[in-house]
Amino acid sequence: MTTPNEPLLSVQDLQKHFPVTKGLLKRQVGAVKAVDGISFDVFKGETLGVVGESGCGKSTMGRLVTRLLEPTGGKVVFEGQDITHMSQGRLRPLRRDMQMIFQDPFSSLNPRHTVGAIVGAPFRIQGIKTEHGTKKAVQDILELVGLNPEHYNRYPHEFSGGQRQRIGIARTLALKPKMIIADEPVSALDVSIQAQVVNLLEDLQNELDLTYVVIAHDLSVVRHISDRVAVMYLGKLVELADRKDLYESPMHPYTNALMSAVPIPDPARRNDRERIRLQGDVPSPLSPPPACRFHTRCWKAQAICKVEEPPLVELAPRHQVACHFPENVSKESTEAVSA
Ligand SMILES: Nc1ncnc2c1ncn2[C@@H]1O[C@H](COP(=O)(O)OP(=O)(O)OP(=O)(O)O)[C@@H](O)[C@H]1O
Repeated sequence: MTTPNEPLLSVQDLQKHFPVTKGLLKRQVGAVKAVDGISFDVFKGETLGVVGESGCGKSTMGRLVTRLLEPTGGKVVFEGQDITHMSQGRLRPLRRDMQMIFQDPFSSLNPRHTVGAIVGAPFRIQGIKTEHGTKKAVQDILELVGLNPEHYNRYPHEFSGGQRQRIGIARTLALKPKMIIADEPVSALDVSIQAQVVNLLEDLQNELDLTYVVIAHDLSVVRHISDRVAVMYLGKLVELADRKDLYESPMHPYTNALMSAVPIPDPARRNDRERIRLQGDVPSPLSPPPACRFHTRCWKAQAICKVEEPPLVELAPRHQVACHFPENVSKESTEAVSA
């Protein structure tokens, strides 16, 4: 059990290096450093958004935290228990508490199973008996996520994309989890439906006291739903702050570039922000740049950025940044940081 100030989830120096092999003997010739030493905490009842360009390691991080992937290094602590190397048997009861929602609701639902069977599966797998029977329990959950309980016997193809994502969400709720890791939960949906599913996630959070980690490349979705936001670049965490601070006063040049591409809704303020266009592609995680991984694309990079990796440090209250020359901080504190 956690006390109020203890994190529900604590990720410490987490790493995942996928081996790259060659030839018949599968000799290892390298490794994709998908996640390369990231640390963060998630507190009860909050939503942590995780953003970054495609390939920066967001999904791998989600899969490591839920132990769908084995980490190469580091630690995952959930409710005070180190689950990094816990056996599958011991993990089983904990799996109820930490569930994952995936991007594509269709491919993650078995087309040959009815909605009742899909949403009720966790009860059977975990061997749980419900008070009024599984059918009633499943119908209650369907109602909770805004689906018609009468549709218990229907198949996934009979539902729209938004409804299918609701089925995916219903399935994760069956075991009353404490934490949900949602990997791009709305990116496969029509824009008109996205807001409904985001609102549903928010309603469920309030009703069921859930804690979320929401992984998304859409910065508007993350801005809407998150309390705090973590920014990843090439397997590293470069900035972590309260939502408002991150969107209004980003300190890492990479975050600043990401934010400059987010449309400002107020037409009067539309010209307030200059769009920063990053040069070049994201380097390969097979051979990431040394020291600061962003230096090859950073307009502020100086000699130190090529030889020394900047640590993630707290430069303002609840605002951590990994950069030798952070933006929006006074000159004095920059000098202090880079000294
Ligand atoms: N099983 C795997 N084997 C080898 N490399 C992998 C594997 N899974 C992911 N990767 C690589 O790890 C890196 C990070 O991938 P990941 O899917 O975590 O990124 P992402 O930020 O979630 O991207 P996207 O938004 O496109 O899903 C990528 O270079 C990817 O190709």
